[in-house]
Amino acid sequence: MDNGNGKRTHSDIEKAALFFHQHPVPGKLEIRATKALDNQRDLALAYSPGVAAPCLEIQENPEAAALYTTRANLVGVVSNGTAVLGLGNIGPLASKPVMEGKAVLFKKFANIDVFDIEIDTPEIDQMVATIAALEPTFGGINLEDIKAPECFEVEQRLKERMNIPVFHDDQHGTAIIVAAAILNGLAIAGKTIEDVKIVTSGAGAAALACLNLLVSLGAKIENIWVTDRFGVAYKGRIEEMDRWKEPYVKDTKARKLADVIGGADVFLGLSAAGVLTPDLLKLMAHKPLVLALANPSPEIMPEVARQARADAMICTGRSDFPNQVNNVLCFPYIFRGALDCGATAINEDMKMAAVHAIAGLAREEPSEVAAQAYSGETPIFGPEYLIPSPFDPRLILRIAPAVAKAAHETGVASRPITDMPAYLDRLNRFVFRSGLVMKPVFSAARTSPKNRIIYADGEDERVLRATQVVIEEGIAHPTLIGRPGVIETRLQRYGLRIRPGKDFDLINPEDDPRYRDYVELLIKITGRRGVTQEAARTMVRTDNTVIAALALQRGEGDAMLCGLEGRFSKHLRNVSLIIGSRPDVRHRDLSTLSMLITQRGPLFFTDTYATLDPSAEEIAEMTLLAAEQVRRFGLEPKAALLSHSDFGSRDTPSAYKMRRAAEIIHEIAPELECDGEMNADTALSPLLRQRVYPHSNLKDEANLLVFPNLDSANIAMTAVKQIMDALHIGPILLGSAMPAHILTPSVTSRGIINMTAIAVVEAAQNARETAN
Ligand SMILES: NC(=O)C1=CN([C@@H]2O[C@H](COP(=O)(O)OP(=O)(O)OC[C@H]3O[C@@H](n4cnc5c(N)ncnc54)[C@H](OP(=O)(O)O)[C@@H]3O)[C@@H](O)[C@H]2O)C=CC1
Ligand SMILES: CC(=O)C(=O)O
Ligand SMILES: [Mg+2]
Repeated sequence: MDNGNGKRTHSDIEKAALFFHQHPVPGKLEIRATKALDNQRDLALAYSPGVAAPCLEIQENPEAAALYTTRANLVGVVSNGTAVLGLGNIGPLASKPVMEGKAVLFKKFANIDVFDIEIDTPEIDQMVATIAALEPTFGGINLEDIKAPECFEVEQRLKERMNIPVFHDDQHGTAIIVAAAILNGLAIAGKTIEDVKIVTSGAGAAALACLNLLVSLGAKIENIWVTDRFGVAYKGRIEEMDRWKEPYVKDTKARKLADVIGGADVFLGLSAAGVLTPDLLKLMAHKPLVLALANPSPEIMPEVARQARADAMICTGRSDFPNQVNNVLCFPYIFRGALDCGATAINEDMKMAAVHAIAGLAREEPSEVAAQAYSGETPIFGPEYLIPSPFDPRLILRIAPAVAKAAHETGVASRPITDMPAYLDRLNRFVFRSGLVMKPVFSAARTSPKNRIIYADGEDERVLRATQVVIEEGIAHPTLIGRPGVIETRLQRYGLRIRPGKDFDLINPEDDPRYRDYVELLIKITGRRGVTQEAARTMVRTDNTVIAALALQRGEGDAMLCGLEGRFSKHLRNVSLIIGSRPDVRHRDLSTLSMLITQRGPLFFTDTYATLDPSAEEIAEMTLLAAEQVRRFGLEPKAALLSHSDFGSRDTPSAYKMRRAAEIIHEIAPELECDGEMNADTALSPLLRQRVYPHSNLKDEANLLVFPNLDSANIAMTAVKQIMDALHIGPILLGSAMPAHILTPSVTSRGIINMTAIAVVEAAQNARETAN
């Protein structure tokens, strides 16, 4: 944003994005070695002389590159920066954050490695020569944000020259997802593609590729009207015409969008903000399908469109509205399928397979997997759910195999997939590991009917920043405990827009009309547990965790978070005293669960913060409570009771304790995949376990690690977190009567947001379970 003096000022989201890109290290990517280079021998294998062996194998047989190098899983995301998002020709260097972003999406959603390549030339010949020369490096090329019409020729010439897939994402990724949305939208409207009138705003890379694909799906050219900044593409027009627009040119007197939109069934906007006015929308046919896909601001905002036409089905490119039509739904998965079968191209059949896989996924009967993916809020195919959400973990499971199959059937798969069930199994394992575990929690939080969260540390900067995000993202309705003057000053200092009363509620610990009620409730709860009236008054006056817990008990919120300052044990004492444990929890001491999101996927640790030296019975109970919590993330718990002893290798008291805990669990919850006692490496390696104890009822890698005492749990969790640079989510308090979580002084604002989502989802789940 320019402030008029030639200097850029930044909005909150821009500031956050700049910080995000700068810290903890600049950029969004790094390269990691997949082989250890620990000693002389490793060095001899990885480099000279050993490396000569794979070199010579590849020289003899180029296909062997897929066995000995990363090539088969490496995509080049290539741009010259001439049409970056909706930002225009900002140049190759400035496009680098976008290309790094695409790389991260490839990795996150499909485990594909990417080198981003920014080339400093607008020239077609130079682009083609440079990219073609990179063929030995890559298994595929994803062209990105290259301006039309140059992009058409660059892609065409590269496809002819290269023997690996070349795919212009802005054209074909967009076309595939648009086609899926249109097929589904028309099915709901009871229309057929052969009969519908389609009008575009935009005649660039994305719009023309969409039209070409729609035509191959049956749309009639005579029913398609193309418009851009110069209006209708009509016969005789001279401005901005090229041979790629030519097929859609009409011999007509119509000149403007307004002249052609009447009676249109589909509006396809791939142009700029605000082009489709409510008046124009009113002219469209019944049940119109509006794809307003310009980013970041669509051709018409959904609420405006809905006001003008209640019967309209509306899609945008954005994640904050239903029906997000964005090419991220396609490119990671189409490349996954193509790379896995060694495809030499991405052809029309493979694209069509992707269209039908995406369209079909939205129409699938609600399944258990879908329920898990959307945390109980299974979406039902309809006007608000024409296509899957980008975070639907089933996308990779449907698109990649369909694409690989089409590649095989059309003869472009150099390594066809012969064992499809085994391939699906591999993709499934990736989904489990991919760390998408928090996404469904956030989706569920947005629709949680129990979303009032109380923050005990309402004056803390991290809480204030989290509060703004939580409100903006519709995750929860916060109540902050803190002095109004201090909160107001800090909100202004940090440049946060939210205000008490308007956006969130306040409890003033120094002067709140509810003070007496809180004291009375505390006396009622603790009267028989040695808390005098004077002590109760002091507690309410001096301890915000006490106030938060009392407010929660009084129904002034659905969940609470505390613990940003002071000792965990003190907060735990107060939460235990006031909130207490669930009626079905036998042991008085509450326990905790920490989740680490690592490169290998989510890993749970218990008890990391609460109970110093739990008994075998307590360990059994915390394991069951932790398993229940793991299931709430949509994951099947696989619990390992850890020890220095490996299936009876030692007979020490702590080994015996864990063995006994395993026996108790087997008795009361035989269905739970759980075993012990065992070493941590045995827990995490099925191969190792097979050697030590082949009869274990724990299959695969354990995802829930249960420790014999607080020392081992906390040390292991913090060590793994630091060594693996993992994200800590938690601690999640287990077994409390109401959702109350005690965070740690090192928690970040992002950590508070994560725990907020977990707490409000838990509140809704508790309410559902109570109602049943
Ligand atoms: N949701 C998604 O997944 C995707 C969305 N997009 C969005 O689509 C838009 C176009 O992208 P792309 O095709 O790659 O870019 P191009 O530069 O290739 O094409 C842009 C097209 O939009 C037209 N246009 C621009 N402004 C207006 C206007 N005010 N009224 C009518 N037409 C206009 C241009 O016309 P002219 O040639 O006359 O200037 C041109 O035809 C961008 O906003 C982009 O963010 C793109 C890809 C994917
Ligand atoms: C989504 C995308 O690729 C674009 O807007 O360019
Ligand atoms: Mg793009």
